[in-house]
Amino acid sequence: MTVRWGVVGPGRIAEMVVRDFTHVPDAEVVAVASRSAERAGAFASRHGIGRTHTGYRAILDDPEVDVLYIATPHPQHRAVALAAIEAGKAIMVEKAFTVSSVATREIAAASRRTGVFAMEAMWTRFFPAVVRLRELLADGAIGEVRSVQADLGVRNLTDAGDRYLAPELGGGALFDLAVYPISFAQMVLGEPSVIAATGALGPTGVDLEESILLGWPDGRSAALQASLRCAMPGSARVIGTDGWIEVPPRFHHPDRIELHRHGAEPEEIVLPATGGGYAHEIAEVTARVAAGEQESPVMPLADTIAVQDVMAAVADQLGMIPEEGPATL
Ligand SMILES: NC(=O)C1=CN([C@@H]2O[C@H](COP(=O)(O)OP(=O)(O)OC[C@H]3O[C@@H](n4cnc5c(N)ncnc54)[C@H](OP(=O)(O)O)[C@@H]3O)[C@@H](O)[C@H]2O)C=CC1
Ligand SMILES: O=C1CO[C@H](CO)[C@@H](O)[C@@H]1O
Repeated sequence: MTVRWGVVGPGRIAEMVVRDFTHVPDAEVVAVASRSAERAGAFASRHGIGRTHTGYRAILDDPEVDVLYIATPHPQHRAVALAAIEAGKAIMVEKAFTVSSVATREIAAASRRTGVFAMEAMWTRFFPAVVRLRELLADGAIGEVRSVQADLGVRNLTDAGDRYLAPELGGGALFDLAVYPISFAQMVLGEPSVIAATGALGPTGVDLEESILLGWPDGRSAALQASLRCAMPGSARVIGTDGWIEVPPRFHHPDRIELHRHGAEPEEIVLPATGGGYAHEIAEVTARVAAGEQESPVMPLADTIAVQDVMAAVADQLGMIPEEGPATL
C-alpha cells in the first residue's frame, strides 16, 4: 500500500523533507498546499508533485491524501492540525509542535478521540545513531543513567524579517532550538519535576538564549543550553554510573555516537542516516498510518506534551507569553 502525503506550507524545511521521500518506497507526495497558488505551483514542479491547492482548507478536502506534513511556523500548526484530524487526515507536525501546552493537549486529545494518527516531526529520535543510543541505555551499557547535557546554538540575529525573531511566528531560541535538548533529555530521563531557566529576551520580545536545569525527584538532572546569539557546538552527553555516551555535533542529526565505559577504550559507533535524515521519520509515519495506528511509540504524544510543558515553564520564567496564531486555513 502506498501512503499518500500532502505538504502544508512549502517553505525551507518542506523543501528538504520532500527530497527524502525517494528513500521511502511506500510513501509518495501527491499534493502540496500553499497560501499562494504560485508558490504551490513552483514547489510542485520542482519536486514532481501532481496536485496543488491554494489555501490549506482545500488539501483537507482532497480525498487522495492520507497524511499531511505540516511545515508552517509553529504558532500556525494548531489550526491546521485540528482541522486535519477532523477531516480524517493523519498528521506529522514540525517541531515545535505548538507554542503552548493547551494547544498541544488539544491536538493530542483530538487524535486520541478520533483515532487519527498524529506525531511531532522530531526527526532526531529516528536517526539510527539515536536508536542505538536508546538500545545501549536499555542494555545498561553505562549503568544507571543519572544526567544529560546538551546544547544547540546558532548565531542567527541578522534575519530581522524572518520567523526566528518574530513573536507572531514563534520566534526565539526556545521553540526553534531548545526544543531539541529538551526533547533529548525527555527521551532519556522522562518528564522532569523541577524546571529552572535563566536567559535573555531580545528587542522583539522573543528569547535569544537560555540555560535550563531540569531535575527529577531521585536526583537525576539535565543541564541544557540554547542560543540564537552564540554559535554552540550542538553536542549531547548521557552520563551513567558506569560511563557516558557522547553524541558529537550536531546531536540533533547525528551520524555516530561514542561509548565511554569505565575502564575500557572508547568505542565509536558510526551509523549514517539515510538521505537528508528525514527519511526515518517519514518511514515511521508511513508504516504507522498503513497499519492504522494512532501514534508512534518512538515519538508518542505524551512525550510531546511533556516537552511542551517544559517549554511553557521556560517561556514563563523568561517572561515570554507565546500565542498561537490565528486560525487561518
Ligand atoms: N526538522 C527540521 O530540521 C526543521 C524544522 N523546522 C520547523 O519547520 C517549521 C517551518 O520552518 P521553516 O521551513 O524554516 O519556515 P519557512 O518560513 O521557511 O516556511 C514556512 C511556510 O509556512 C507557510 N506559512 C503559513 N503561515 C505562515 C505565516 N503566518 N507566516 C509565514 N509563513 C507561513 C508559508 O508557506 P505558504 O505561504 O506558501 O503556504 C511558509 O513558506 C517550523 O515549525 C520549524 O521549527 C524548520 C527547519 C528545520
Ligand atoms: O529544526 C531545525 C534544524 O536545526 C536548525 C539549527 O541547526 C534549526 O534552526 C532548525 O529550525
